[in-house]
Amino acid sequence: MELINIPNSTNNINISNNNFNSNNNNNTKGVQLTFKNITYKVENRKYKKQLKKQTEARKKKNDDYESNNKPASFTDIKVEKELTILNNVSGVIEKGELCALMGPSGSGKSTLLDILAERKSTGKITGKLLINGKEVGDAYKKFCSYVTQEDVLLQTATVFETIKFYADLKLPEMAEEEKIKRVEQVIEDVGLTKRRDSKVGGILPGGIIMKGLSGGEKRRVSIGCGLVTNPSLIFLDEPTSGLDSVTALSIMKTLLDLTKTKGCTIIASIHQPRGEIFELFNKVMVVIKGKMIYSGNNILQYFEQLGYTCPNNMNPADFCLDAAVEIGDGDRYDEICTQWQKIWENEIVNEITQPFIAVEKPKATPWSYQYYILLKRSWKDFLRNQGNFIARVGTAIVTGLLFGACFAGLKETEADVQKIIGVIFFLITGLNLTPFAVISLFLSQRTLFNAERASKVYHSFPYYLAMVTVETFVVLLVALINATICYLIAHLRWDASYFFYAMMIYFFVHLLSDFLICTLANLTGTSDMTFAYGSGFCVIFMLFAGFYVPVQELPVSFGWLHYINPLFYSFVSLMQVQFKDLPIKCSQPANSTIPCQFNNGNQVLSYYGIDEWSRDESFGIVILWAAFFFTTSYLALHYLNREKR
Ligand SMILES: Nc1ncnc2c1ncn2[C@@H]1O[C@H](COP(=O)(O)OP(=O)(O)OP(=O)(O)O)[C@@H](O)[C@H]1O
Repeated sequence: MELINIPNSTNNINISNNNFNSNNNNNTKGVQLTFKNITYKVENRKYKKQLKKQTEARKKKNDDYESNNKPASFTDIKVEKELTILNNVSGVIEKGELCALMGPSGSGKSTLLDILAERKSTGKITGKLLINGKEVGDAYKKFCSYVTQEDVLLQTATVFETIKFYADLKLPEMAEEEKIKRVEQVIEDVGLTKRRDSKVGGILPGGIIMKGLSGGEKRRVSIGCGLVTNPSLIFLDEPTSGLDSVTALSIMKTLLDLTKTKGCTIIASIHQPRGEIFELFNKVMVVIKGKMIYSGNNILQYFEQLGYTCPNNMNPADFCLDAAVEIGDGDRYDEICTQWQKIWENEIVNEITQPFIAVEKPKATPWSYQYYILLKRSWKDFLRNQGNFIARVGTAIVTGLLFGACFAGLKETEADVQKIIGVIFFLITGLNLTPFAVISLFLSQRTLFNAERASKVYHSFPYYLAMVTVETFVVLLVALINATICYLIAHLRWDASYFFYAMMIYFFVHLLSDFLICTLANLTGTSDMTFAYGSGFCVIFMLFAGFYVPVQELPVSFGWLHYINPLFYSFVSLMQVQFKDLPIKCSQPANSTIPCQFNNGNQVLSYYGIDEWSRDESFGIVILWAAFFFTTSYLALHYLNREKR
């Protein structure tokens, strides 16, 4: 087939509706993006399975041949260790262009967009990304901003706070006044001036619904977050998905305005836009099965030359998608891909329309500053979403009062020894179980964290520290309220040194349980599994804590479990605090012949087989367990359940 002469993509940008010529844009901010020979390969996880299937099919073919003397119907499938998701994809997008990335589902649009935005952390990527014709290394990030398909935003933050959060973390060196000005400007640019102080809203963790922004407004906030750094290149993954057609058109017009007024270069993957939206684009790129088959401003003409004519009155976007599907499924796919590759190599590849600009490597925001900003946000979020906090504190008060009522006015007598031990054990059990109330909170925070980490807004460690700081404060309050009420009414060992020591232990019991649940939530990523594993752990912890069965009576085969049980060490240290060297009044009448079971607290400790354990060492082990779960929780947050792309 003869080569089709494609109008030079940079010289003839002539859009019917808006008469916009990207090269006439006076703004100096935008850049030209060229991507050359981008190939993306991932490991084929089904390789072994596919290979086995192929071997079996081959064997069957041979067997059939030998037994029937005729070949079985068998097509040899190509099994490869690596899957090629994008294959030698190239293109150029001019300064100030609004470019649509189109293609059938699964063609590789999102993958290409992720690679162009340098967001891919898995697989092997080869090829070049050039800004105004030159590779700029790490400075590339300074040009880019990426807006995800889903709006993952903090529900309790206002529009201003959400965008300011990005400004704080991405522009650490900018003066506060200037930052505020920038944020206000962005809010105006995305058309949210009237909603500046409205909360984002949505379903809060735990199910409470907070009134807030509409779907379109949330999309505008997400775009605003991407605009705050004044990026030259903006990538949007399906910016109109999930929106009604009027809102979608209005969002796209806002984006077009950004190309005109700020000279931004915008690339948006788009599925099936309505006609008016399609006409807003200055350029269309079509990817089919991981290969580029067209890039330019006159796709209908190109398809016509290929033999696909758009019928009158048909939405051109629908037509393009239908044609793309047909090409992908048809026999001419390879020929059309090769043809486009030749056009690219012969006519487009070396066009550099913008002068080279030297850009410094972006400066990293210090972790201490990230922690400060994240703590500020977490604290505000906590204050605005107090449902969970009130429920936890309320439960602590009620259970404290009920424990107190059941065990009120205990005395240091032989008759009350069992009840005192009961109070201690049930307090630690209650504090061990309370963190189950936080599962949905942890999981919801995780979703936001994943999205923000993918945007490289902050490092996971300052984020984790900020989250843990707020959580530790709540844990401290809950533990102290619960245990203090109970101690007040039940009259456990009350001298200041014993009381505060006991409170510290209760605090750490609660803290380590909280970190355990956080670890499980971060490990599993689902509430059901966190609940299932968490309850399993808690039951085992209780059983082997030394209360129901004294440690010396535990079965030999499982008895060792108490050595790795944080609740056992908590129980031991609290029992030591309560009973060590405590005189106990005998409950038998003076003339009774029945001997007193306990004359002092040490005999109680001995009965439970924990008299040899030291209070401080046991408490030290409780602290170590808290530190252990603190670490596992962070490692699971950092390494597991990442965004899947
Ligand atoms: N890491 C990966 N491992 C295996 N397959 C992958 C990986 N990343 C992408 N793919 C596959 O590559 C193809 C392209 O995916 P991509 O999400 O880029 O398509 P898309 O054009 O954006 O699709 P859609 O319009 O449905 O979102 C899909 O078949 C997808 O399953």
